[in-house]
Amino acid sequence: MKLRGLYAITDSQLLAGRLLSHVEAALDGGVTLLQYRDKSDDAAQRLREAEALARLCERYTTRLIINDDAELAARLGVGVHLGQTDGPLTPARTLLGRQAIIGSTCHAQLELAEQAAREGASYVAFGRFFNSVTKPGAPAASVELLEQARSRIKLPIAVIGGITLDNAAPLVAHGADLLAVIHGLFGADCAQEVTRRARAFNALFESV
Ligand SMILES: Cc1ncc(COP(=O)(O)OP(=O)(O)O)c(N)n1
Ligand SMILES: Cc1nc(C(=O)O)sc1CCOP(=O)(O)O
Ligand SMILES: [Mg+2]
Repeated sequence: MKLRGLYAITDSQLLAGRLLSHVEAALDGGVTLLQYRDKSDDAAQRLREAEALARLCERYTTRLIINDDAELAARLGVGVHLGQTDGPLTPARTLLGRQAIIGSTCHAQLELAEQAAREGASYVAFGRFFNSVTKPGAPAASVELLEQARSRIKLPIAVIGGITLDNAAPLVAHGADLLAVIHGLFGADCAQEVTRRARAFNALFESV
């Protein structure tokens, strides 16, 4: 499967009370990967929501990724995204199997991406490219870094951090495969607008 297009990421505060309706609206517009990102310690809620999203993704044949939690991903038979402090990639690959999608946060460091590739990552993620209301303190990455990564890294490249329809095009033009977006997608007022934005993010890949 080609990893290219919109990578929608959920946010529990932003989507409180409308997680499934807004995710379904995004899936209607087209989503390559969906990440369930819940930073709470409520394990029961995480399991319940992740199961519901897994069912939804199956209907739309979209691949689901669980943020931070390889055990939960294994339980559901889906992929995982691991940051630099979320545990090592190699055991996650052993746990989830060869077919699973495993992503790795590489901030703005090519060396981290090269290491992730050696350890079996399916894609690498760089960011943050713009100011992010969701994660304001994340280290900054640049388009120059993205260009270097494109020439050195063979894996699909995800970009993240403050991405909106107004600023995403140059990232695609400089080699991003996946636009990872929270607020710029799910910050919409209504489900119809989420669908419109999802379609518009995907359209950015058509002209490249
Ligand atoms: C696609 C993608 N890229 C980066 C991240 C950030 O992961 P991490 O650094 O572990 O931070 P948290 O998301 O866990 O707060 C991501 N989740 N997804
Ligand atoms: C979860 C996350 N990780 C980042 C990184 O740079 O690693 S930026 C970020 C937040 C992404 O949300 P939004 O699209 O609302 O800015
Ligand atoms: Mg993490």
